[in-house]
Amino acid sequence: MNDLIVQDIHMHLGALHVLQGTSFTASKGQVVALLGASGSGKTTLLRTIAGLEIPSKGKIEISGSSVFDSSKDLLLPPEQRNIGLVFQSYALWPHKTVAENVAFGLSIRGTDKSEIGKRVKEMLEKLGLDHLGDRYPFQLSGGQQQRVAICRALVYQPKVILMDEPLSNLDAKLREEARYWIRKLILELELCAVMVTHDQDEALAMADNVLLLKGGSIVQSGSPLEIYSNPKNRYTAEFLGNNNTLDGNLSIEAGKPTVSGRTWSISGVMPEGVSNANGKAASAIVRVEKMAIHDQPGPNRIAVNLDASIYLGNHWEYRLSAPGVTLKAQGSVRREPGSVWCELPADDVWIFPRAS
Ligand SMILES: Nc1ncnc2c1ncn2[C@@H]1O[C@H](COP(=O)(O)OP(=O)(O)OP(=O)(O)O)[C@@H](O)[C@H]1O
Repeated sequence: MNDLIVQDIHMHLGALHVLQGTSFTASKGQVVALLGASGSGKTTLLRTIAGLEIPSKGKIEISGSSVFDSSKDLLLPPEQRNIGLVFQSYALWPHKTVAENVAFGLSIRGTDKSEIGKRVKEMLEKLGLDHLGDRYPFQLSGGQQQRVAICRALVYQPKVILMDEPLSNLDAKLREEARYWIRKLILELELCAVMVTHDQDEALAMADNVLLLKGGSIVQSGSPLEIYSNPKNRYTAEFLGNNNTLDGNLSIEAGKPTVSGRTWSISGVMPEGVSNANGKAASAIVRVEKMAIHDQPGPNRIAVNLDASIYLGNHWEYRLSAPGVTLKAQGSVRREPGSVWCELPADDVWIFPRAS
């Protein structure tokens, strides 16, 4: 069963059509990441699921119950939606202790005092916070505050947890750890989680399903591997990863698409559903890590000048150029400047019509 069904959600803010018919489903033990550039509608979509924004059209079902249905004028408030919410700022009450922060939502729902004590203790223990119950938020590190915010969202035992940029206030090291333990916790508790992020590494590391949004629409969704390795459109190809783009003109011979510039020709694949005609402007896009540097010419190689090798700690980045072309590649050794050939493996080169 799907714990969350979001169907054809439209949202207008003034003249702006912020969500343009967004649909997806999620089930327990699954993390869905809403990924996209600033202003793509991620937070608005999350807030409509939480009941903090009212869509103009669509349906939302949480744990088998309808919480919003524009065709029936049905709209349940956030507290009746059986969801846990984690905000970017954590939004902890500064004048309440950790235990009181976690207990607050249960007490306003009229839960029995002894039951509150039991649930708060259990939750704090689960997240390794039991020794901090009497502290105030200002006496906690950022990572501890984040755990308290998650504890507070989970203490109601919701089936669905919604998180808005939950890691953005942590430093890089803590963020990496948090990606791992939050995902583990979600799977252990068999929750269904929806998370907003603009950080693609975070989305790829944490999610089972990534929804890439652009202008209030989902441009592609899929597993991290699928969306990274098999983009179906130019936007997805360019949004994810670190890429080289070569602009030229398309020729298709024996079904093999090739993009050519003044001094180079590169064959690749046109993703399913993409079409472009012979002679039209096209771009070849390839992930930087797929490029290889050679000392001789060969198939799908371009003669370039290696202008510089830049040391980046765990690898070297090579800056390459040819007339009208600049490229990047990576390797494990420093290379001297000079003439080289860079190979763009044909299976890893995606060909799309050139952006106008
Ligand atoms: N209260 C509002 N009134 C008018 N427009 C709004 C309002 N809130 C958001 N918007 C607009 O809606 C669009 C989507 O905003 P939203 O915050 O959902 O994007 P986002 O993808 O979460 O961006 P970010 O990553 O910057 O938080 C943006 O164009 C934004 O300017």
